[in-house]
Amino acid sequence: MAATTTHAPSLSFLLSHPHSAAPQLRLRPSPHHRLRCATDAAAAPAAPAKHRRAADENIREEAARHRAPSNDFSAWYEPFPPGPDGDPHERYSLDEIVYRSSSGGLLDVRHDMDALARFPGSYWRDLFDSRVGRTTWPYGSGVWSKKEFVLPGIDPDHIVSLFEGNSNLFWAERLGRDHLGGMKDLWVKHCGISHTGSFKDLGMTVLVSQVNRLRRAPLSRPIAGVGCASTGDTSAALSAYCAAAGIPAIVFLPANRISLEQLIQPIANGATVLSLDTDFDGCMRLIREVTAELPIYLANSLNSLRLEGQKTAAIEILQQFDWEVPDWIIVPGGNLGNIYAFYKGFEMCRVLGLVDRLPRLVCAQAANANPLYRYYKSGWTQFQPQVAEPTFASAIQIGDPVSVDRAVVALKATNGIVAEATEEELMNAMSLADRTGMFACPHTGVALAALFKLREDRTIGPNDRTVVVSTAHGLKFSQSKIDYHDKKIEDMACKYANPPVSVKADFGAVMDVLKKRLKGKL
Ligand SMILES: Cc1ncc(COP(=O)(O)O)c(C=O)c1O
Ligand SMILES: N[C@@H](CCOP(=O)(O)O)C(=O)O
Repeated sequence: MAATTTHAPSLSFLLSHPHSAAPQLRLRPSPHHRLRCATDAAAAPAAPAKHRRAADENIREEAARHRAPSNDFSAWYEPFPPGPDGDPHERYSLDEIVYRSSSGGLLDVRHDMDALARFPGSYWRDLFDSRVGRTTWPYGSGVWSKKEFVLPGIDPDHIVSLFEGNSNLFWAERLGRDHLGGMKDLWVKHCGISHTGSFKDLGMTVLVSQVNRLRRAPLSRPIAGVGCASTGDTSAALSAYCAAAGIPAIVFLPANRISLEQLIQPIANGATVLSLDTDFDGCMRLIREVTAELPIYLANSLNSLRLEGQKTAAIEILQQFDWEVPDWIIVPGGNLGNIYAFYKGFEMCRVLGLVDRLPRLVCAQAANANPLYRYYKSGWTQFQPQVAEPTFASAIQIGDPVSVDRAVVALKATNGIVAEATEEELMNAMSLADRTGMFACPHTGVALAALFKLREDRTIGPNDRTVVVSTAHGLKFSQSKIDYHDKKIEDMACKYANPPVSVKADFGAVMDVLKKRLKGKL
């Protein structure tokens, strides 16, 4: 693939955007420009118009009928991290199939921040707020409600969306109050309460939409299918979105290392499922080789398109807090794309004046798969990939994370922290959260265990507004909970186990058990 080399001094990386220091100096858009954008946005920032669709029209057709002239916003790939200012930039259209820079490094999707900055932060806040909870195609999706910040150039008709995003921000009142030293402002962003049960839906809608665009006229690229290596969640999301679009999906899974619930998802969605006798890192190496050889598009987060969708979870959190910035965001990390996606979402909002600061990020890893934690502890001097050990947080059993460099940028820019959790700590944290009304997955347990530690050493204060990112639905990991509550885990006390009580079906026997259980409360 030939690289397009351009000089793009005004298209600098969003970190160094010229407007970032002085949002008050931004130009207000002309009324004409505003009208064009609001129309393209399908819903005006003020009161969205109420109307009925014609009976023979679906929402996609309705969106096509309302299509506005194309806007000025654009995005492309550039190497990550960007070179020093003034250096010639390598740059690729999003319509090219390219995952690595010419030097073999990562790529990143860059937006024309100058074009976006022609509108004040208040414009974007109002526009995004006006789209929440509606069924307008495609803006009813939590991802596509931020289309201008995600894939501005894609035709809505090419979008493959299952109305993902808009996930619950849960106030963890009892967990914070009773178990975390009276925390008042503890929240859990339930990214796992979603179509396929994990945050991967947010990125996959973007990636599969772009593939759909590439495959259809006029581009008509001969892409035979979309493939990924997975610890279970990426493959589930890929399979669902491909099935919705009628595109073949191919998934490489490490045999016996993912949950049954995760395994059945791509099978049910009709994907080609290869169960391989290796770990995730081995599957990742293979899918990269295969996608270099066959016309199969790579869907892992090495492909930076995914992160454009995932970053909307950060924007959504800001939106849910009425555009007030929380103090802390805690994210479990594996392949490390998501921690960068969160940073990117927050940073884009800061640079464009939607908010005025960044939260501090915490990346939480399982002690059995902790290459980033070790790197952090070395003062960022030495990154050492490892062979990750099995962990109940099986989706983050990753020893050679593809996005380690992205994670370092995110953490350094936010005065971030990396924490780790042992198996016992993560299972206890998950189970205690469950006792307060959640049904967390073990990965969320890793993030919660990090929170416990950071509260204990007072890094996080009782009044700090803190958001723990729940990355998957607990129902996808029921076996780990069964083992915990059965107290079947070797060398683990399973402190919060709550096994069922077997009782004879007899009134007296039942009463005896209840009296014992409710002693002092009856
Ligand atoms: C449930 C779950 N949580 C957390 C992660 C970590 O995300 P990332 O790989 O982007 O660090 C993954 C995947 O790796 C996951 O599937
Ligand atoms: N947890 C992931 C691991 C790989 O994910 P990716 O986001 O880097 O593609 C999974 O579910 O497969």
